[in-house]
Amino acid sequence: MAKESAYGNGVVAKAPPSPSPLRNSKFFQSNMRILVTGGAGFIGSHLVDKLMENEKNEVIVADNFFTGSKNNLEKWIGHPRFELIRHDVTEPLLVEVDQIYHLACPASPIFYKYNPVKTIKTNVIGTLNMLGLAKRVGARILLTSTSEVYGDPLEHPQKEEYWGNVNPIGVRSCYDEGKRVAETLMFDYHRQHGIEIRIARIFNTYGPRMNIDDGRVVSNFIAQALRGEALTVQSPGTQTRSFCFVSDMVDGLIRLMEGECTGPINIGNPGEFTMMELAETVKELINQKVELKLVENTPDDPRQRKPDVTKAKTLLGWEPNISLLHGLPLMEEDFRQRLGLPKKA
Ligand SMILES: NC(=O)c1ccc[n+]([C@@H]2O[C@H](COP(=O)([O-])OP(=O)(O)OC[C@H]3O[C@@H](n4cnc5c(N)ncnc54)[C@H](O)[C@@H]3O)[C@@H](O)[C@H]2O)c1
Ligand SMILES: O=c1ccn([C@@H]2O[C@H](COP(=O)(O)OP(=O)(O)O[C@H]3OC[C@@H](O)[C@H](O)[C@H]3O)[C@@H](O)[C@H]2O)c(=O)[nH]1
Repeated sequence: MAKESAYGNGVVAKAPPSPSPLRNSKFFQSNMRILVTGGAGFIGSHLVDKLMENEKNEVIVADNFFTGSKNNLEKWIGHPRFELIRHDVTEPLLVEVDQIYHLACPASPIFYKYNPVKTIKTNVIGTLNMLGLAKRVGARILLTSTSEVYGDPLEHPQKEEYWGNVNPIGVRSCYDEGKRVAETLMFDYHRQHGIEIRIARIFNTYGPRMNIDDGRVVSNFIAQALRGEALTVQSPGTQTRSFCFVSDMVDGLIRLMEGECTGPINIGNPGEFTMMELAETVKELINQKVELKLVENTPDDPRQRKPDVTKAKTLLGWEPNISLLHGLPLMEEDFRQRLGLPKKA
């Protein structure tokens, strides 16, 4: 039976496919078997921690460990409700699950540009494979899309209705166009096959467990300040980003999955900073002796970015709680530990 899409745009979508017998039996036990692709990465491993807190959840992580690590999931390895599979999402995966959080994709520009053809395959073929799986088993699937779908935005702050300003042939396209195709595939499977979809557009997220040499700005500045190196501000330094602490992000993703809103929906912290301001803040908090060094930027770097989170507030009852000034020291503590430095006095 056709039904109105939760997107509220008048689109008529097919009803979801019948749940598998497994899903029926799971329903009566109120249990959920949840697949997290990219679950060994930064956001994915925090999401797994939160999902595992609920004793009714079983969690399966599929990850190829390109930017993720088993260490991030150390405490769950061997747990009876947890499984870790080395798997590349560009290959089909046969598992029986009720929900799929599809995160697998390198997120730091340095890593997603390293092998751009692989990045676009991960976004396109990987998302097709996960949608195929969702269709086969009747699972609900959530895609972690990105604020990069807005490209170098000409509207500010960015609302979900904005279609973006993206260079289709630039060095960032493997990622931002890849995610745009992934969103298209999600909606086509929703309309054509009735798959239950959720799309989160994530804005810059930071927190403990980011790779120390990840290359993204917050981890770079914290590592540089702790090592007593100059903070590398890419020119002109007036470009802005809005930074969300990882626990707020995980809360938003779970609310989106559990709620009725298809999305796409922005999840991010609207607190906006120039990169120069971020560097000054990190210097002030961590090491006042370090210098700020202006270095060359990379092509197509978005000049401004700030989420409009009205939809997340009204449709998910979500808003971020942790400001940058509270989140940075939590990340500093984690980096000190991993770099073998003493705790802050
Ligand atoms: N952190 C952010 O600021 C941010 C912003 C917007 C969107 N996102 C999205 O959120 C998701 C997670 O980002 P993150 O910051 O945790 O990144 P991350 O690089 O730490 O994690 C990505 C994970 O995906 C895995 N992976 C990559 N390619 C894979 C493949 N082909 N098959 C299986 N696993 C694969 C990696 O090994 C890693 O564990 C990504 O989809 C990213 O695009 C993140
Ligand atoms: O050492 C650095 C690194 C980066 N930067 C600047 O900091 C800003 C943010 O850069 P990052 O590499 O952290 O991240 P970006 O905002 O470019 O991309 C990010 O946004 C959306 C997500 O989907 C991606 O996962 C994420 O990497 C850029 O303007 C960049 O030029 C510096 O000034 N110094």
